[in-house]
Amino acid sequence: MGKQDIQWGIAPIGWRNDDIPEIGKANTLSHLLSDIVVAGFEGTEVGGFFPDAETLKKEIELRNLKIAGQWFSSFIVRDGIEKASEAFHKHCTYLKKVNAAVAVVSEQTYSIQGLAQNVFANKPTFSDEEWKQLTNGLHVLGKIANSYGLKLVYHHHLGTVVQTLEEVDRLMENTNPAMVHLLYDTGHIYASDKEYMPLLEKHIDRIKHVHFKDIRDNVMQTSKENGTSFQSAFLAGMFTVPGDGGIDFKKVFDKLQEHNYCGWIVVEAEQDPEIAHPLEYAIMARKYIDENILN
Ligand SMILES: O=C1C[C@@H](O)[C@H](O)[C@@H](O)C1=O
Ligand SMILES: [Co+2]
Repeated sequence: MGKQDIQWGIAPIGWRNDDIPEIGKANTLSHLLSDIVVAGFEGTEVGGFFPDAETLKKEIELRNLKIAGQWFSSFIVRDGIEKASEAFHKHCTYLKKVNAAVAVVSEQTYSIQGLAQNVFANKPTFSDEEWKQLTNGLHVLGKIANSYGLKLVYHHHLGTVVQTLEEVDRLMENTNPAMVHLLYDTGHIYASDKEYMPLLEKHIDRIKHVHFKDIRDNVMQTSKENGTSFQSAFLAGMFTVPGDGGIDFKKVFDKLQEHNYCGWIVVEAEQDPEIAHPLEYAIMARKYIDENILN
């Protein structure tokens, strides 16, 4: 398989942030989708502010864009798999209507990503019993995703119970590859473990969706020293688009290519749109991809 088997998208998060809906709320869906076309991307992921499936389908078809997937916060341990499954059926129904490829899942029980807590020092953990609940529950959600023609891709994330490579190892060891796949987010694993290649190399067989998120090392260092929350860290500019930070995306891409990765690579860099102009950064990302990764 070649570079043509990869679709390049950019997430809405640079324009409007689901974790802090106030941020960028003046940016409409039309504005976002037209910017994505101008920047030269093929698609995006569903944002929390997106409309019903029929309206979205019309807007993306008018612009010849595609939908890669959407984030789903699961609370399997807090609420039980029955409640999580009910919500996930709704999620997958919507994604099927817009012809998405993946359902992004992140277990949010005990998560501190949305709290004013030091995200680098206070990450939550699960007991052995809770790990069992999580992995059993993900098999149920994975079967649901499969029944809609979607892949469940698990998002390791700062401030959650699956953040570090060690925790991703445990998740992968205890889940069935036919039901639970992995989303590889370069920025999250780099901010967590100070390295991003081991996770890619170790679990590349399970990786079916990719977020290209760069890190400004100086801001990450300051955020760690100050013990800031996840939201304060990204508002301070810890995340940025590929080519603007410290991650070697050519090395990442070459590994994916070597392994015949086939699927979406979505640029995703939550920043304050008042500080980091979303279209300017989208164009910067596209230019970096074309000139440094694809040529
Ligand atoms: O994929 C993601 C979705 C966002 O809501 C999340 O907070 C962000 O960090 C991310 O990587
Ligand atoms: Co991500």
